[in-house]
Amino acid sequence: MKKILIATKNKGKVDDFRAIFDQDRVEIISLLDLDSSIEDIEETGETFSENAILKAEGIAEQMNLPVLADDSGLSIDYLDGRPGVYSARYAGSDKDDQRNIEKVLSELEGVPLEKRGASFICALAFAVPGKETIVKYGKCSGVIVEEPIGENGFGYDPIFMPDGYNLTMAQLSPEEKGRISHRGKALKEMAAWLELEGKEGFD
Ligand SMILES: O=c1[nH]c(=O)c2ncn([C@@H]3O[C@H](COP(=O)(O)OP(=O)(O)OP(=O)(O)O)[C@@H](O)[C@H]3O)c2[nH]1
Ligand SMILES: [Mg+2]
Repeated sequence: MKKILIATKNKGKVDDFRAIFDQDRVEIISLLDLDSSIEDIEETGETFSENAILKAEGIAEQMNLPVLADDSGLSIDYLDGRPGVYSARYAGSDKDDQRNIEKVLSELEGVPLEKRGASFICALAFAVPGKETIVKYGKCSGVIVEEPIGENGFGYDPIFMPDGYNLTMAQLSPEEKGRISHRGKALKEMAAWLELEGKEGFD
């Protein structure tokens, strides 16, 4: 079985990736499965792609293995694109999903639905030691609802309703989220590129 290392410590992302890949063919491992001697990579970039490259190359170099890294976030129209690259730590350095949601909802209080447009964005970087890193993107557009609904997913999923749905992302099954999400789309692009280039792919 193929193994893919994802340079993340976010369990929600790992579960998303597991739902997207065929689990009989690909084993997903993440930094949560490795020992803690791996140095944390600081996300000092100003864009999703800069941070995704930093994480993928930083871990690929330390491990001497091909690595995928995802840098992602929520861009809200009414907030001029915030929280953006700061999505994980929007309400403080402890990366508390609940507090992040509360902060967004309070900033959007009284804002009507037609002005609550938002998109999840994902930059996915694939780094192979000694080779040029590849980056692919995915976007999923929708609206921010007024109250959190649903138990699945992570982050802002309970307040994000994707276009064409009457359910929040947290009410979708992991497989359905994988089909429409920013992460699922970026991964599909990456898989197609690797196939096209005849590279050793991951599915
Ligand atoms: O509701 C959500 N559904 C998603 O599908 C999703 N994807 C990203 N996000 C938000 O954006 C941050 C990423 O920041 P991020 O890329 O730096 O990752 P992270 O710091 O959580 O983990 P790591 O991968 O860096 O270890 C996350 O924490 C979330 O707040 C999402 N929220
Ligand atoms: Mg991060």
